[in-house]
Order: sequence, then C-alpha cells, then structure tokens
Amino acid sequence: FFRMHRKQLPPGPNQWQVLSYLSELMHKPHFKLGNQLMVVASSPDYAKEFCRTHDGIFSGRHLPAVYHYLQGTIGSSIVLSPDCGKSWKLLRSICQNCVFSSRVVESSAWMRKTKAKEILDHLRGKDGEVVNLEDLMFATLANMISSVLTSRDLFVINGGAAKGDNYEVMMDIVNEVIEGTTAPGLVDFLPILKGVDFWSKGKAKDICRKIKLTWGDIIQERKSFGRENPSSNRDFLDTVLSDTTFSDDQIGNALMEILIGATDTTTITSVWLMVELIKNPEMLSKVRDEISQAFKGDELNESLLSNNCNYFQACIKETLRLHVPAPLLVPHRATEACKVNNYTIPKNSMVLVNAWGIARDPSYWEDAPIFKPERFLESKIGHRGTHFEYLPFGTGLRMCPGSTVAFKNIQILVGSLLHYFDWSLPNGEDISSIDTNEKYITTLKKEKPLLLVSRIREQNVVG
Ligand code: HEM
Repeated sequence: FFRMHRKQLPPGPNQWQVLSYLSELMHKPHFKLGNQLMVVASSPDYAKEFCRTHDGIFSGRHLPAVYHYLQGTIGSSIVLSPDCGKSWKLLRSICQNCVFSSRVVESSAWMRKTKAKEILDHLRGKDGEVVNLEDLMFATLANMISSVLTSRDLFVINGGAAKGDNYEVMMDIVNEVIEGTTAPGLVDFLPILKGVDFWSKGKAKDICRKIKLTWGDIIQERKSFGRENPSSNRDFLDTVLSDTTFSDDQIGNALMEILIGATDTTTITSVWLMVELIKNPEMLSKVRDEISQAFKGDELNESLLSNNCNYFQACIKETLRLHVPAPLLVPHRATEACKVNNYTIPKNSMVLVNAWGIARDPSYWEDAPIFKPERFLESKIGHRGTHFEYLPFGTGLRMCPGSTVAFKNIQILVGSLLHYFDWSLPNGEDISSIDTNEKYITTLKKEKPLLLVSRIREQNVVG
C-alpha cells in the first residue's frame, strides 16, 4: 500500500507524514497509531476549528516518553508543556518580557548586527573555499538566541566553542539533543511498553548530560558572579534565576528548548531562502538591489530591511510556504472530548495540523509547487495566524511567539550573506543542479548539508 501511493507522498516521507497521507487517501480524518488516536487537519477550515474555534480544548501537548525521565522537565517547558497551565503561563510571560517584546527586539538590533558581522569576517578569510554554510548559519542563529537569553554566545564562529570545546563538538551536542527530544519512540504509541522502556531512560540520561554541558557553566557563572554589565537590562537567565521556583535542571531544560525551537527552524528557512535565491538569478538580483538601498552609511539597517525591502520580505514568506519547517506543527492534544463538525474527538487524541499540505493545496495557491515570491506582494496573506491557508507558525494559543524574532534574525543574516558574497557550487557545478531533497524528523530540512563556495563581491567590500 505504501509503495502504491508513494507518488502522492511529500518528499522524505516519515512515519507521521506517511500516516497523515494514508488517512487522507482513506478519506478518514483520523487513524490509530498503536494505542494513540491521531486526527489530521488537512484543510484551512479544519485547522481553524481545532486551533481557533476550539482552541482551549486542543491546546494540550503530548509529552514524549523520554521527557518523563528528564530531571526537572515538569514545569520547565513551553513548547511541550502538556497544557496551558501555571508554569506554561509563567514561562511564556518571562519569554514575552525578555525575548519577544518589541522593546527587546528593537534594543537587540546591535547584537544581531554584531553576530552577522562575525560570520562575514569568518567568510572573508575563506574566499574561494568550500564552506558548510548551513553549520555556520546555525551557529550564528544560535548565538543570536543565546545572546538574548543569557547574554552569552554558544559558538565562536572562527573555530573553538565558547567554553573551550571545539565548534563541531558543540554542534553535535545540540543536534543530538534535537534528535533525542523531538523524534517520538515506540513507547509513545504503545504505553504498554512503559515497564520495559530502558531505551527512553538511557536516552534521557544522555540528554541531561548534554544540556548540562551546554548550559551548566553559563548558569553557574551567573549565579556566582552576576551579570557582566549590571547596568544592562535583565535577560531571561536573570529573570528565571531570580524566581526561586526554578531549579538549575529546569533552567537548563528551558534554555535548551527555546534554543532548539528558535535555531532549528530559522536555520531551515535561511538554508532554503539561500537555495531558492541562488537558483533564481533574476530574483537574486532584485533582492540585492533592494538590500543595497537598505544601508545607513556602511551598515545594513534593520528597519529599512523590514520596511522598505518588500520583495525580500516576500521571498522569506514564500520560503516559509514552500518549505514549512514544522510541516505538522507541534502535535496538539485534546485536553477533553470535543465535537468538531460531525466528529467526536475523544480526550487525549493527538491532533496534527498538516500545514505543509495546506500550504501546497492548489485550491488555495496558484502554481502551488513553484517558488513565486510575487504572490505575497499582491496579497494580504500574512504569517500571524489569521490566514488559515498559511500557517508556518501555527495559530491560536500555542502559536509560535517567535515569528518577529525569526524574521529579524533571518533577514539580517541572509541579507548580509547575499550582499557581501557571491555563492556557487563546489567544483564549478551548475547551480541549477543543486540538491533539493528533504528529510523529515519533526522538522523538514534539506537532506544534505548546504556546501557552497563563497566569493567576496568586490563592489561591496566594506562591512
Ligand atoms: C522560521 C522560524 C520559526 C518557525 C517556522 C516556527 C514555527 C513554530 C511552530 C509551527 C510552532 C508550534 C505551533 C503550534 O503547535 O500550533 C512553534 C512553537 C514555538 N516556537 Fe517557533 N518557529 C520559528 C521560530 C521561533 C523562534 C525564533 C522562537 C524563539 C525566539 C520560537 C519559539 C517558539 C516557542 C517558545 C514555541 C512554543 C509555543 C507554545 O507551545 O506555547 N520559534 N514554532
């Protein structure tokens, strides 16, 4: 059956996607995976029903089995908080004040500029060489987030990580935590296996160690010595440390979760934005013309990038349509039984919103499989969760709170890379042959790393 329908599956099918498509093929909006009832919302109307109309009921999450063994997980999660209870509200409001508010976003513009400059300086020393641009962008975007959270970098872009480990070691640690915490295991669907679930216990132990390796010293240093610059605003770390209800394990866990949620998705979008633009020289040239008008003196100006570069903004939106980083959002949970249209959805059902399928549905999108940024110039469709045919950040109570931060980080990073460098494939390969296969775990990313040759654009050497 899988083989028969393979053609109708999206690229890189995995267990979620195959099953969500099967449910569609069988004209059923639900199916069972082990003991777990799964419901799939594959149209804008159903997405609206689950995430807006019955928002309060479908705003739960299933905590993967591995989390039950992670010390201090309970009460330290936003993304995977099982419901929108007290600890979720507290952490979301701390994040709102310290990460997402327009005051923080505006006051951290200098930081984003500094991080963008670091990757540019690094690349200037690699003129004509092959670079793993994906890893470099990941490190830069991770530093942008860790700077807002803890006023500290996790990666030193020129090799060697902030705490003496080398760059690759830190990258591996973060990537292993991403895989360990996001991919569901068998026991998530067959709770009967709980008693013999040594696998989750072992995995949790390893993740705990890695979270401590990443954040332990940063937390201890702050506890011992306070902030480096006491006159600066309190960051996320200050705020959670001053709230005595959080243990160090919980703080490490919360930091890791936000870092992952923010960095994985923005890296995926930056990678595809680069790929789509370097594949399309005409679009690239339009974007570059706009970016060159967004300078104040020698510096790329963030508000000019946001307000005057409409075509570039449309390219980011179109990238998020064609390459939805979280194709099924983060699975929702019915916190109680609920009637949706003619279906009764039992308590604890898992609800998958097929944002990927909706964003490619020809009933809502003309030339759906084609990268066409112009469509966003002429339309009012936005990413704030009010247009249900376009939900890269979800909608409703559990909607992503980081969309503004995401746009700011992506535009300064990719804008700078395109302005100061020309990009080509290694060994003089034709750019149209660039590999565009995808792989899916819980986020959908480019299958192979983005390896490119960077060349300084002589007309734009200052920066
Ligand atoms: C292109 C970038 C991004 C995309 C596509 C994205 C997408 C998403 C999606 C689909 C969800 C789940 C929505 C749902 O289940 O209904 C989510 C949740 C979340 N995102 Fe993002 N995100 C991005 C960037 C960021 C950034 C930069 C941050 C932080 C600075 C962030 C923080 C969060 C948090 C904390 C949640 C959990 C919300 C909750 O469960 O209450 N995201 N994101």
